[in-house]
Amino acid sequence: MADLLTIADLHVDYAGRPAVQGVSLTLRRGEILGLVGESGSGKTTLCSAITNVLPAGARVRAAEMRFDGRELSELSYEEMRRIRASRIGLVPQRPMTSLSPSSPVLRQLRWYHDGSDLADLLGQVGLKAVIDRPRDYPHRFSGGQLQRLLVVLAALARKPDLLIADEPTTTLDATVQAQVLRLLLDLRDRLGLAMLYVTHDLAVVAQICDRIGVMYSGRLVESGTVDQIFNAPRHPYTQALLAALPGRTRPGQRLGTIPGDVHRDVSGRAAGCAFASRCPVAFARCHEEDPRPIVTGADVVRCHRAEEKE
Ligand SMILES: Nc1ncnc2c1ncn2[C@@H]1O[C@H](COP(=O)(O)OP(=O)(O)OP(=O)(O)O)[C@@H](O)[C@H]1O
Repeated sequence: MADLLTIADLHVDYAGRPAVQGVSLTLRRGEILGLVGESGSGKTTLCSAITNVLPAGARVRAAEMRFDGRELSELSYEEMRRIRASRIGLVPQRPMTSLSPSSPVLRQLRWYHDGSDLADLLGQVGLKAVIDRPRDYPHRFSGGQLQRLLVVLAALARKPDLLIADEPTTTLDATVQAQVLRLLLDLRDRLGLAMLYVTHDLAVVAQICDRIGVMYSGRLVESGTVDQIFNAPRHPYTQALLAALPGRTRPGQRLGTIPGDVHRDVSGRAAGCAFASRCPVAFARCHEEDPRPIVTGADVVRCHRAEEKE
């Protein structure tokens, strides 16, 4: 599989306060990368930096941000807008913020996709009701139907190469969540889409992702295949997260909580490993020096202990 997205040493600050620090990752065509990490670890900021939709006041710098062979930082605003509109699809978290309440769902859908295959597509994902009820407004459909509709829209309206889904199933019950996940996998298989899937839910990650990236305090502290991360995690934070899961992954299983507070590196100075104060195996160097990323193939780990074992 060819690389679709390559990010090297990405930093994002909000008014001088670091939110993403030195993240490097690669996403291949057709691959689903799950991004996990506790609240505030920088997952949404990373996705927003890729699509260039950061709020005013955010500052981005990166050694490389390459999408399908083109360096994103070299594109004009208009070129970036075109890529975002046509090649990168975003699945929003809440359907009601994305659909107009004052227009029938079918009409809105036809704004984006008016092909003769529409009825067929909707039928395939259990949304024939949208065709059968052409005059029904969004409030007449269930949250699950609307969420599936938005996934279809994001993926089909413009046939993107990359789909970014930021917690698209958080508000859904388990049955609808399973439908949305099946739909995403089906779209990946049919269209060869790559996906960046942000979630707190490790069961989802185990179900649909090929690889996992674990974020902690703005850093990508570890990435690897699902099998590597679940069965041989190298970073003590990943190990702690998995150890804190009672009975491992059940549907709806959120990330485990681990003792201590997230280290806040507000100054942006290298002040040791961000996880050192909570880490059960930290040693002197961990409090003094931020570990550098150790890259193996497409994967990375940022930990002095892991470095010692290399
Ligand atoms: N618009 C903003 N202005 C200033 N700081 C922000 C802004 N958005 C996010 N941050 C800060 O950046 C850091 C990373 O936040 P981000 O939302 O990317 O994390 P996250 O992992 O996506 O969290 P969650 O899982 O809760 O969505 C946090 O410290 C957050 O407070």
